[in-house]
Formats: sequence, structure tokens, C-alpha cells
Amino acid sequence: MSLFNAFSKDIAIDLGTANTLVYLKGKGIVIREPSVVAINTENDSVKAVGEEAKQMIGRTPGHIVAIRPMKDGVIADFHITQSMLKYFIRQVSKNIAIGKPRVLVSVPSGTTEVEERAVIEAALQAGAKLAKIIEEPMAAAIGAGLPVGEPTGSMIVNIGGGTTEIAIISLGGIVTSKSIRSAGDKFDEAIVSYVKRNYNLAIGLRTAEEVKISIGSAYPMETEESMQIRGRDLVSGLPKTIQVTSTEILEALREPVGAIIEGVKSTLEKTPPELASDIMDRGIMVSGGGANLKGIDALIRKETGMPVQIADTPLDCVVMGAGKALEQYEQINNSPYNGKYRR
Ligand SMILES: Nc1ncnc2c1ncn2[C@@H]1O[C@H](COP(=O)(O)OP(=O)(O)OP(=O)(O)O)[C@@H](O)[C@H]1O
Repeated sequence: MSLFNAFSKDIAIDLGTANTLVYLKGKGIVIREPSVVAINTENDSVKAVGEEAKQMIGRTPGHIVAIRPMKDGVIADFHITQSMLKYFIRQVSKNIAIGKPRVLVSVPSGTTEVEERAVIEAALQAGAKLAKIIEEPMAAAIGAGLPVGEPTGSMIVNIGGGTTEIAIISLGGIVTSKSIRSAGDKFDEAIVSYVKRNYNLAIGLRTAEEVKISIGSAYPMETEESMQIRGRDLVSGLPKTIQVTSTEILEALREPVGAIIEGVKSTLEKTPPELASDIMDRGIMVSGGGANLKGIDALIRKETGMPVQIADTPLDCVVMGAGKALEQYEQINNSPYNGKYRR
């Protein structure tokens, strides 16, 4: 049974802190852009959205600001989030001439009801005919191929940009979950702090992200790697290049990665014994962009003693799961949205 009707032009959106992905029913992923909006503050108009706006971060003239409207997995700026959502929904509607779509948006599990209403409102104002919410860990679990509808425990750890969502799912419902504000962004910030502390060098978050992706790891790697990075020397004030090693970045990431491990352990401690035993058999599934951090699976395995698997396309799990949920929604949550907000 479909969430809406079988012929509708439904879209699913992963409204992420770092990236927004849009899935069009029958087509797959049609938009994959950073969640960034550049605003001209002279007339409050939107100058650019997505990749084009991301390129402007840290490089804008005074009257243009590049903003990430979602922070720590929640909506930090409602109006800009709304503009972004409108832009993406209109992109899809315009290019594919689908008329007014019905929209399913995934939000982090820590999102308050007020924020959920704000997202629904934004989707409706962006031209959606109907809008519904799906919780991110549920979407991630479906997208990672876990058997969420079965009477067996599945565990998902979705490491995004702003939040890590950890959940135990059984029979189509979230049994226990935790949303922690340590994920990809905190990894980047930790690298910025490390370089500042140890080298007196100021680097930007984009450089830190490049370092994380190139030589970052959560677990000691077999071969040591190194990378040159450029920043501003805090003593002389001049540009300077230094070399950092993978061992140093492992050390820099210890704290934010440790917070995720603590979250996983405390969720396991709260898990009912029958489900815990299922998870011992089936293991923990890791998704989200942060699942790409080298060695994250090895570390979780070592710290929990459970089997751990990285999802096939970690960055796509949430939107693919939300997309699948468009078709399977009745099995997951039987509360129809009837024109007004309802969970
Ligand atoms: N190869 C990689 N190694 C390490 N981190 C990576 C890699 N590729 C992407 N990331 C990180 O993944 C994060 C983005 O992941 P994702 O798109 O799943 O988050 P999001 O859905 O936007 O955020 P949230 O779920 O918190 O709302 C970024 O911090 C990015 O730097």
C-alpha cells in the first residue's frame, strides 16, 4: 500500500545538516546538493543555493553571506531553511513538470514537534500538496536494507553532518534511540582546534573536511599517510603551509568519535535482552557520510564486540529509505496526514 496514491508524483527529501538529497518516485535521486544558501543582505534575496553557495563560504564580499541553515541537526534559521526547501522542491517540479508534489521529509529524531511543524509548513509553502515527516534513523535503516518490519532487532548508527542518530528498530517502530550532536561537523571542528593548538595555524572548516576525508581515521591504519595544509600563522599573521599525519588526525578525532562510541554503548545498555541478542547475531549497520570515515567500523567492533557493517552507499541511505517508505509507509506508521500536521 502506498503512502499517497500509486500514481502521485511523490518526492522524499533528506533535509540534512550537510547535504540535502531529493528522491523522485520512479526516478531515484534527482538532487544531491550541500545544504547551503547564499543570501544578499542588501535586499534579503537568495543569491545561490547548494554547491554554488558552498563555494562561497568564507569567500563572500560584505553584503553576501553563505549560511548553513541547519545546524547540529536542527533548523537554526527557519526562513532560510524554507527558502532552501522551496528552491529544491521547485527545481524538481520545474524540471520534471510534476505539478504539486506530495513530500516526505526526513528529520533527525531529536527534532521537536515545533521544528517538525516548521518543516511541514516549509514544504507546504514550497508548493507541496501534502507533507509528512519520517524520522531519520528509520529512513536510514530502511535505506540500508535492514528488515525494519520484522519482529527482530536491527541497529542503525547514522553518522551525518550535525547529528549521529542511533536506534534499535523492531516491527516497524523505533524501540530505543539516541541523537547525539557529535558527527561530521564536530570532526572538522576538532581538526581545526588540533591544528591551532599544535601548530598555531588557523585553517578553515573546508580545509579540515578535506583533511578528514583524505587522511582521517577512527582507528589506527596500517600505513601512515600525510598531507600538506595551508592556513594563516597566528603568530606572524601570514599564510603558511604545514604537514600533518594520519596519526595526528586520529588523535584529533579521538574525542568526537569517542562520543559516538559512548552513544552506541549506552543505547545497547538500554536495549531489551531479546533484541540485544538479535543485534549480537545481525550486527550494527553504520550509515551517513560519517560512515565513510576510515576505520569507524573497526573501532565500533572493538568497543562493542558486535559485528559491524558499513551500508553500501552510506550518504544515500536516508533519502533512499524515505523514498522506499513512500511506498511502504502504511506498514511503518499508520497515521494518515489529512491536510493538517499529524505525526
Ligand atoms: N569519505 C569521508 N570520510 C569522512 N567523512 C565523510 C566522508 N564523506 C563525507 N563525509 C562527511 O559526512 C558528513 C555528511 O554526511 P550526511 O550527508 O550523511 O549528513 P547530513 O544528512 O547532511 O547530516 P545530518 O544527518 O546530521 O542532518 C559531512 O560531515 C562530511 O564531511
